[in-house]
Formats: sequence, C-alpha cells, structure tokens
Amino acid sequence: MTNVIDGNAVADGIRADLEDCVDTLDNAGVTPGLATVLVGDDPASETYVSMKQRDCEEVGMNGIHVELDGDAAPDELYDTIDDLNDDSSVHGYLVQDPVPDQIDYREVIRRIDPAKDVDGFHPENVGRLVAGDARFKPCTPHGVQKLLDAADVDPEGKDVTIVGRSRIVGKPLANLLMQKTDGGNATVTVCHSRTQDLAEKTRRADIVVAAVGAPELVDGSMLSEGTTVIDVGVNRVDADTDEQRSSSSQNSSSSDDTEKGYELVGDVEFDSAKEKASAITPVPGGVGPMTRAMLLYNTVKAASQQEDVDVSLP
Ligand SMILES: Nc1nc2c(c(=O)[nH]1)N[C@@H](CN(C=O)c1ccc(C(=O)N[C@@H](CCC(=O)O)C(=O)O)cc1)CN2
Repeated sequence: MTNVIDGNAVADGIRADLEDCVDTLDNAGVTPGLATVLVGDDPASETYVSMKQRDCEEVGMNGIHVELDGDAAPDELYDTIDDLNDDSSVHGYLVQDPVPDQIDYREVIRRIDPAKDVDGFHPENVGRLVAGDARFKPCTPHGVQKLLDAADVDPEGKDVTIVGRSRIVGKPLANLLMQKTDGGNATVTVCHSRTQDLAEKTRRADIVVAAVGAPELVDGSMLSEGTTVIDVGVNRVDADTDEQRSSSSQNSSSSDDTEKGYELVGDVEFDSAKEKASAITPVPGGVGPMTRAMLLYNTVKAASQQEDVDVSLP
C-alpha cells in the first residue's frame, strides 16, 4: 500500500507545538510578529499571503499585511522594507515572490535585515545554510525534511533526485539533504532544464523531489518501484469539465474547482506515480501546508532570538 503523506496533518502537529512556544513567549510579554508584503495582485500570491495571515491568527501571532500596487516604484518597496527593519514588533517578514518586473527581487532580499529574513533568502542566510550553520532553513525545503521524517523516510545513504534548481527550493534543499546531519547524509542529484535523460536520473533515485513548476512532468514511467515521491509543484491549470472529471484521478478536481475555473495539480502525475511509489505527497495537501507551517516556525525562532527568550522548537 502506498503511503499518501498528509501534509495538512503534519502541519497541524507542528502548529500545535508552535502554539506552546507562542505561550512561552507570551509569558515573557512577547507576541511574535510576522509581516507579509505583497506587491501587485497575482491571484496565487494573494491566496498564499492570506493563508499565512490566517495561520498567524490561529497560533496567536501578530500578523501584519502590507500591500503595494503592481506599478509601485522600487523605492516605495524599499521604504516599506526599511520600516519593517526598524519596527521591533515585527520579528520576521517576507516579500511574496514573484514581484512585478520593475522590481529586482535580489535587491529586495539584500535590503531585508537578515535577522528578520524568515524566508531564509538573504545572502548572509544562504551562506550560513551552505556552511551548515543555518539561522533560518528556507520554509519549503525544511517542510520537505519534516515530511520525510513524518513518513519515516531517512535520507541517509539514499539517492535523491531533485527536479528543479530554484533559489527557493532546489538549491537549498540539495544543500540540506547533503549535510552531515540528521535529515541529511543523502547523495543528491539536481536536475534542470538542460539535464539530459531526466527519466534515467529519476528512475535511479530512492527519493524524487519534483520542484520545477511544470504540471505533471514526472509520471510513473519515470519512477522505480518503492520510490518516495515529494511533489513541491502547486500549478493552477484549467478545471476539468464534468466528463473529464468522471474518468480522471482521485487526486484531481472537485466542483469547487470548476467554479474557480482552475484546479491545482503538482509536478507529478499522481495516479501513475502512486502505482510505483511507496510514499507520495498529494497536491493540494502535501508540501504547501508545510511551507506555511515552517514559516511560523522561523517566525517563532526569530522572536526567540531577538527577545532572548528560550523556546523548545519542534
Ligand atoms: N516569499 C516567498 N515567496 C514564495 C514562496 C516562499 O516560500 N516565500 N513560496 C512559493 C509559494 N508559497 C509560499 O509563499 C506557497 C505555496 C503553496 C502553499 C499552499 O498552502 N498550498 C496549498 C494550496 C493552496 C491553494 O488553494 O491555492 C496546498 O498545496 O495544499 C503555501 C505557500 C512561491 N513564492
């Protein structure tokens, strides 16, 4: 039987543990503060930041949301960043990616105070991660490690193939999985758009992580029996019609999707991959909720560091 790893349940457990940390901080007179900054009106980004704000409320953190117009000048965003850097009630913040073309996201990241960079994207934090001394593990890679742990899959000694070399997922995840620590010690292959014979690299892996943003790129024919499959992609595609849906996957659209006009699919073709996998994450309900849970984790860690209050992080 394939283990379909329930990301919502694992994230719920982490949030429950973080509530204890929030209580500890509260007893010391500290409310962890997380700010989200959204530039423009990308619908998926709007969904993610509102979920992040709702998560804050649920665990008793202070959520602050700042929205700028899609045509905002870079200086307007830099002023917002300066204000958040100076605001002691904000322990962590992020600028939702992507940003509109007139803004250089790398420059944005460089301006964020590294101590408040709960995404872990600032060059200082990237350097610390690579050096094996992470201040904040980036949320999605950290979430993937926690999901593997929850599914009792130890990467030690395993061949891991990561499909995708993004700054947010592929690169930091490769670094974390190869480190000489618990949750690491894997042999990691990173594939990308110029990789030749991708299927050969995925077939030889014990663990495949698909993080490329290409709907259903990885299917069962590209996997060996017993592989653990982690699907990071959250892609919005046109909703199936009723006729298509009646003959399609158990992990696909509902009538809600038809109303919204899109459905969410991963980078993995779920049904055929599930036939081969020993464990697999679904989309939605796999890695996405973990990304959000680990953002709360980093915010609690930031508050604990800045306010000098010890907490026992999960
Ligand atoms: N500043 C950042 N920008 C972006 C990040 C990031 O970590 N920091 N990651 C992605 C998007 N992302 C986080 O912001 C994200 C993606 C998906 C989910 C999620 O909960 N997905 C749900 C489905 C949600 C839906 O209904 O659409 C799921 O998979 O079950 C949360 C966060 C890019 N930008």
